[in-house]
Amino acid sequence: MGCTTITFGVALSFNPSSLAANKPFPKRSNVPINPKKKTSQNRKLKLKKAPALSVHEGGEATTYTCLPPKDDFYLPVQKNPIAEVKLSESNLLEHLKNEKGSEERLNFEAESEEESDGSGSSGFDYDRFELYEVGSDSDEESEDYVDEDGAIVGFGRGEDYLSYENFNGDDVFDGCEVKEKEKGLPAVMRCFDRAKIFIKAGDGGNGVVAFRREKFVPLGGPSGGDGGKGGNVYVEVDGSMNSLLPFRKSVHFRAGKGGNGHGRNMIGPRGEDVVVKVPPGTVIREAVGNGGLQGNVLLELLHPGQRALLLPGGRGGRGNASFKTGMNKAPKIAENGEEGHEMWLELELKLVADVGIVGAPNAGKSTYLSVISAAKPEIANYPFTTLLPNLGVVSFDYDATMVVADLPGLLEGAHRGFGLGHEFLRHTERCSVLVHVVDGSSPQPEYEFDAVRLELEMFSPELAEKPFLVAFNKMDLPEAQANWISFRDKLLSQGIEPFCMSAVKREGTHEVICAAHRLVQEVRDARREGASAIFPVNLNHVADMVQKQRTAPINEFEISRDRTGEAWHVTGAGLERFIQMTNWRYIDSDRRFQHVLEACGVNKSLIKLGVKEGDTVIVGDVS
Ligand SMILES: Nc1nc2c(ncn2[C@@H]2O[C@H](COP(=O)(O)OP(=O)(O)OP(=O)(O)O)[C@@H](O)[C@H]2O)c(=O)[nH]1
Ligand SMILES: [Mg+2]
Repeated sequence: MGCTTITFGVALSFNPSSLAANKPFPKRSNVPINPKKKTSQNRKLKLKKAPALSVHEGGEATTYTCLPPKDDFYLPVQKNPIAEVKLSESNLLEHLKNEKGSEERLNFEAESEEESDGSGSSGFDYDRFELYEVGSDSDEESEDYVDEDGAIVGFGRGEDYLSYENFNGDDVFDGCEVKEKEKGLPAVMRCFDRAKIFIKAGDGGNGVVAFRREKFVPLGGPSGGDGGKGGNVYVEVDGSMNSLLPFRKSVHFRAGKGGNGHGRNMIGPRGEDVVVKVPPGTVIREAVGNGGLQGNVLLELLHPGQRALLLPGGRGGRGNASFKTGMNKAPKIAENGEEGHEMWLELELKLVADVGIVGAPNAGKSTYLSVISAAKPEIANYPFTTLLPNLGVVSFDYDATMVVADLPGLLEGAHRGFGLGHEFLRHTERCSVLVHVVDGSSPQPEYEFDAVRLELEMFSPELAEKPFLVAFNKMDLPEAQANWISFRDKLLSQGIEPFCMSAVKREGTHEVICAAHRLVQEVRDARREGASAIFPVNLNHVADMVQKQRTAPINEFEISRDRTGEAWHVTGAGLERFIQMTNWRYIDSDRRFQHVLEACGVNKSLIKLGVKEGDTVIVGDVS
């Protein structure tokens, strides 16, 4: 008895705790949806003398004078610092059986942000200050107060609505990519190991314009605070998950927007982070459309608890206090918050198992798994009982365990789409060892063995080169006993020493799994030597890449002319970001924009290219 060891070529991870099969479906929990509060803000200009806006009668005469932009000023009070979207595990087989009522059985929890009504905490000391409120909770109508010269000196009580887009439970659709070949398969099979999701980092909050007005402090200067940073998007490995099925119902993950800045140099609150939970063994790629192409691998997450920052939130816009210079001591300018980056991702789950059980349909693979582990896979006397891989943990001693995956049956021609195809075989890519179960009672076990080996080779030569054992099953049946000698001789002639066993009678099964364990140990030892190469040190490289794109210099741009020859287009990441963050409501913004065009050489380049007076120049979305 023995086995053939060919090469060890695959890196894998061992994670028994995360892979307990057959857990019951937890009940679906309701997804809290953030109510969007929108209060109409009726900003009529009234040509009347500005009233003294003292909140407390007899308070010290302190006045804030400012011209707030319409969308500024709200005060979200954050209760939870991080909104976690927990996608808990699902029992796939049970789900498959109950496909119709599956919605009820999928568990999906989203502790998304509880939107605050921002009650009361405007941050002003009413004993000392008077003027308009920042983010008041009041529902009073908003008013601008205008002085005798027609200049707006104050902004009445008003509540700006919180336009806060966080994870939205309504954004639900079947996010699985449907390949043509897979269309005949039940949705649960298509979706358990592949998903496509959308992630968006939170936008930064806007900066504001405000001026300090306080008794005995003449010309208090600008005091508009910066906007808060947008929330980040993280991805984290959840050891209790074993499929990507929860992403079938929840596709969009959006981090919270940073709060707007406030007067008295107060910075807006930070946007809420979002954590996308994935099972161990998830590969994350950039989505590249529907051409069947695969995007670049961004991350490979193998171990429970691993966490990577995918998208950093947008920067908060600067308030007018940040624009104060020696030349301009009372700047009337503030920036918009930076928009958060967004992208579509493809997730693929590759099971993290040490041993993969392969073989033809009905060979007894599931029976064998049920004998060597506590797993209870479905067993029946017809082909394709197993539609999705089953996992089981085999324990030898207190410290020696390994994870075994029972895979769906493989038919000759699987690579052409017969049977279930062989899509699921990619789950064996991380297995160190394969156990090939052969139905000894079939008319020609040798032929069945060769056909399955050929399919493995057709799927991936690497897979065919993995160390494997052959287990000739059903030895309790006379047909198998009759076939055994010729089968063994044939394999011995190929240098393979097969095992024989009866899974039903539990005879010979222990020898097979012990031999598999020895092979797994050899692979683990070999891998330990090169362990440092397996785990990448920096998991945040996607965020670093996004950050690098954001900091593209403003003087790197291209100028092109459209076909009619009338319009000039200026494109450049740095310049476009600058325009997006420019708040055109303020007069000083125009001046700054012109100054930047001059300073970064856009004007010079346009003149060089022959721009004439009256020509249209389009920079970003500004014309
Ligand atoms: N007599 C006998 N029957 C067995 C043995 N092992 C499995 N069987 C039977 O073979 C049939 C198929 O067993 P499964 O374990 O479902 O086979 P499978 O390879 O998982 O099949 P698929 O999932 O359909 O690919 C069942 O009726 C089992 O009871 C064995 O050692 N002896
Ligand atoms: Mg089976």
